[in-house]
Amino acid sequence: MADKEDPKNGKMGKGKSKVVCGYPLSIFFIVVNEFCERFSYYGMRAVLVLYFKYFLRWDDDLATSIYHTFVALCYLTPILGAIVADSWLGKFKTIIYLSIVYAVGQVAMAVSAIHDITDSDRDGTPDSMTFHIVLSMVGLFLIALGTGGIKPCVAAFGGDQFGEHQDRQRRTFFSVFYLCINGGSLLSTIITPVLRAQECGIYSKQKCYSLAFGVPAALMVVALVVFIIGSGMYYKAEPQGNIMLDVCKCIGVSLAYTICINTFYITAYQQWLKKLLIAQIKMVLKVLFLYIPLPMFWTLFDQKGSRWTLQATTMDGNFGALVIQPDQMQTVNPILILTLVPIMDSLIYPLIKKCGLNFTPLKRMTVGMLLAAIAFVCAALVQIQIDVSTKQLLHSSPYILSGQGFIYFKLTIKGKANSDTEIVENQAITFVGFTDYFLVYFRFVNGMKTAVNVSTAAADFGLIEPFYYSNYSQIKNGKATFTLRSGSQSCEYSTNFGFGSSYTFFIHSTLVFGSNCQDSVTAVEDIKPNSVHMALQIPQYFFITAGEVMFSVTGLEFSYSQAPSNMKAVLQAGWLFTVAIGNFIVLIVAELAKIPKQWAEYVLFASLLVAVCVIFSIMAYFYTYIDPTEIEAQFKKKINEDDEDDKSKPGKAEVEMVKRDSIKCHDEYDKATQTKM
Ligand SMILES: CC(C)C[C@H](NC(=O)[C@@H](N)CC(C)C)C(=O)O
Repeated sequence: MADKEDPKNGKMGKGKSKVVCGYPLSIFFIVVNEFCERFSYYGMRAVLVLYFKYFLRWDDDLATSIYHTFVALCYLTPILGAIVADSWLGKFKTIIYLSIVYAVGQVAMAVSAIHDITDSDRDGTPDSMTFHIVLSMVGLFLIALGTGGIKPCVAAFGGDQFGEHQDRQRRTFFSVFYLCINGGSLLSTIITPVLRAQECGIYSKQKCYSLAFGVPAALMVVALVVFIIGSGMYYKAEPQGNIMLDVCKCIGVSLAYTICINTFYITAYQQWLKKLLIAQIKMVLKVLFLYIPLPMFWTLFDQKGSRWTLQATTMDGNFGALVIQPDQMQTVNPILILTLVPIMDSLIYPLIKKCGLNFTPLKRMTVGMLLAAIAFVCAALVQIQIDVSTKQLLHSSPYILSGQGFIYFKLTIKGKANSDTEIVENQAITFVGFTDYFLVYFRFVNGMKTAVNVSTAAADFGLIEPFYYSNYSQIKNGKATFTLRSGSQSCEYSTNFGFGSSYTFFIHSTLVFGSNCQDSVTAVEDIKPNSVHMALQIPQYFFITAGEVMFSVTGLEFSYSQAPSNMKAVLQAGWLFTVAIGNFIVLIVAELAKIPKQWAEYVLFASLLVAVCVIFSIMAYFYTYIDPTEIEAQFKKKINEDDEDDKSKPGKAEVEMVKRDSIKCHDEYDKATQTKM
């Protein structure tokens, strides 16, 4: 289809779309669709593990494995969607059909989370867990198929809306596209956990997972409707046959031609068709070859959600009025994307250009990788800080004296609460794994001759016999007021618990009930509160996000611009495939390289990425940027010329016959050579 003319920009957007400020109006529907779709995807993902754990009652290991398998599947299915789009249905229809599959999947998830469906005895818990498990697994499979399937198509379809001479506008489109991804995901990761925390139900009230999945489902329906509304304005490139089959045929026929070169007459027309397909395959293979080192970037990038979140659990999340949960730190990434993308596009890149530097896409991606490596060096430095603060504790407080002269405790403390903590000697307590960031541990030692009961407004911790101690109990961090009671007499003791801390409280023998008992209790820190502040993670988030902007936004556009017209979605899928491989590498490295020191693991990952980055920059040096549209136009011109000129111009049937005969010849050749052997 011919591009529309625009008075300002020469050739303008394709399709029937109006042009607003130099951009085809159709892309508005595409970016809104992306915003809603990403809201749907990330919103559902934000509560998924909790749904597994608390609704389906799976253990942590099973919940984590199924979660990662689902995420990996979401980045594998793009290949499927791309092949269907480029070879068969076209991008538009593929997006529509797979969005329906996606929305059905989301609805299935929402329904699977309604506990009342199988709660026949109305006690608040589902009676047939199998129903909920099967429905949610079917839902997740459909979602993975939908989200992955449409992902390469939507980006490439957006790119298709721009005319040949709209490189600048197309680049801006990919930046806006990325902003929408992050805007949608940011909003949903804030909203869906709030929805989940609500209580809902018909017969009994439970945590509202159905609402937390239902809203993303509704957003997916909105995404679909918005996309359909734009239908009349889009430029819809026709699918160009089964590309994969064409590639195989091309190789087969080429061989046959080579073998039977003297037997058959090949028209110039056919030659050019074949050469065009070969050129297109070469374009794709060159880019795919360049992608080989890229998964390493994603290996580091995706550790935000795992290693970095665990690191945050050993840090202090008190931001004054705001207390940040470790997993909430991840929202720093989309927030920074929303600020950095406009800054890069309107300030940094133009400034670099003004300085006369040619900051090509591959150079940007190389710098992006280096920034990600720097982020991991920052993470290592923060880790060293955390380790030092923990070590100080180990050396400074192995002994605890009651201060009142009769109770002596010897404690050996390893690690921090919420991670791997062990307190040996007088009584052993082991906290293994991340429990709840907000919970801290405490116990009381009773130095009085009478039994004392300890309670708070929310819980009763029981009676402690004279000269004895209680077991460790958990309490929310922050201020706590304990009531100490003996018979009808009581007094109150208040204290403050820092994140990740653990305390032993000694009740003095001199305590007098009825008066203020604040001075008659001594608090001893078994485990110091997390002293390294979570704000120290901001530099690492800054560098990884700056790296992402340079690497991922550029890579997205690069994958589109370097792909031949019939394989745009295929190359987008290739790009997303690097994300899937990156995720697998995280799993493998975490399993294989059991490095005892976390900071050393961060340094290892940073070094690996630098090494990969050097290889990538060498590969990039030898890469020649192409303009697929121009190359294809040249071929098509030749095809048309020869089609006109060739006196013995073959009809379609004739071409097919030549191909068939050539293959037959090839088979004959095979048979002949086999007989000889
Ligand atoms: C290819 C994807 C990894 C890119 C993109 N992700 C992001 O933009 C992240 N910054 C989002 C954040 C919420 C993790 C996506 O398409 O999801």
